[in-house]
Amino acid sequence: MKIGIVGAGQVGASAAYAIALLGTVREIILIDLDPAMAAAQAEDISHATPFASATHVRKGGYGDLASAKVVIIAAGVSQKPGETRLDLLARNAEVFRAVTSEVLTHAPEAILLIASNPVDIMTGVTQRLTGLPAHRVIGSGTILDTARFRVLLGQHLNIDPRSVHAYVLGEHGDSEVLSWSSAAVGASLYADVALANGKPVTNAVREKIDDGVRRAAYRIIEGKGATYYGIGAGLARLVAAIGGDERSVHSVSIMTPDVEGVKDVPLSLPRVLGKNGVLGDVMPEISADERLGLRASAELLKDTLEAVKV
Ligand SMILES: NC(=O)C1=CN([C@@H]2O[C@H](COP(=O)(O)OP(=O)(O)OC[C@H]3O[C@@H](n4cnc5c(N)ncnc54)[C@H](O)[C@@H]3O)[C@@H](O)[C@H]2O)C=CC1
Ligand SMILES: CC(=O)C(=O)O
Repeated sequence: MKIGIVGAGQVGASAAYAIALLGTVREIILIDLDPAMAAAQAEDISHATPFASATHVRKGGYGDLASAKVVIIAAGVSQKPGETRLDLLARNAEVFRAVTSEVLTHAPEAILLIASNPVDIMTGVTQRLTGLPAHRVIGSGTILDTARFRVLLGQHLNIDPRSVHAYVLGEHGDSEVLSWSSAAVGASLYADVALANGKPVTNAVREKIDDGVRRAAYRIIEGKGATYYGIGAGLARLVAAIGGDERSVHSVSIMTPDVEGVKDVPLSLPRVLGKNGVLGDVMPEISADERLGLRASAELLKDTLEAVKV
């Protein structure tokens, strides 16, 4: 399988590195406005492959995307002084208009994986710009927040985070909803296992973990300027799920017809991923408070998307 990555900065390159190490694809094409950057990233990552896989990584142009099954878009535009978030969104939308048109000209069947922030809005904008069916325009959404939640829940009980089944729903951002009520370890409710192990989920535990998830990006960006390893690995996981037609469940963002009464909104719910993209949702039973939080998150995203002119 061939895939493309548009935007070979820290996120795009980390995704390429993780995908190359997993060895789930045959070829990765890196595209960037700065071709020297794309070439350097491809050369560097290709030197890791003899230790792990036969994946071929190279710099390319849009013409090289022919027959690509998945294209990740991680191209980023920075805010200029005095610019509002919505101004930035409008500029990003214009970048995405050009990028998606090029991608679909050369790889009309590709599934688009959006990573650029604000990822839910960029997912909605991409779907609007391309007119593709929602199941083929997939934002990384809360995969990273869900991973952060599982790491901290696992640490609290000293359990492998891969055996913790818990999801962050809604926005990839401040209004996200950590679903404590549906969190599980193996097939048991997390709260029950925690109580039985003498580590109950007290308000203090809940607040600490909530902060650890919700504020992670702010802390990491303050410490090192950007986050990229977590999302890089997450994008590699999504590519493997699509490429392998896995039908595995991931909290990704797509335009969703109805979420708690809010219509046509891009946000994350646990969804089944396979070779055609999103195949369906597996919405957990969540508490009344979590439902209210999800509705508020959906309303915020809906209002923001409606304000973007494309
Ligand atoms: N979804 C998630 O969970 C996460 C998303 N992000 C987002 O990913 C995006 C990228 O972040 P970084 O890689 O750290 O930024 P970066 O600045 O390192 O890389 C962005 C790259 O995009 C390229 N670019 C800009 N306009 C382009 C265009 N029209 N065509 C092709 N390439 C273009 C730039 O030349 C640059 O190399 C940001 O929006 C960031 O907020 C970052 C971390 C997590
Ligand atoms: C930057 C970002 O979106 C994150 O690390 O969650």
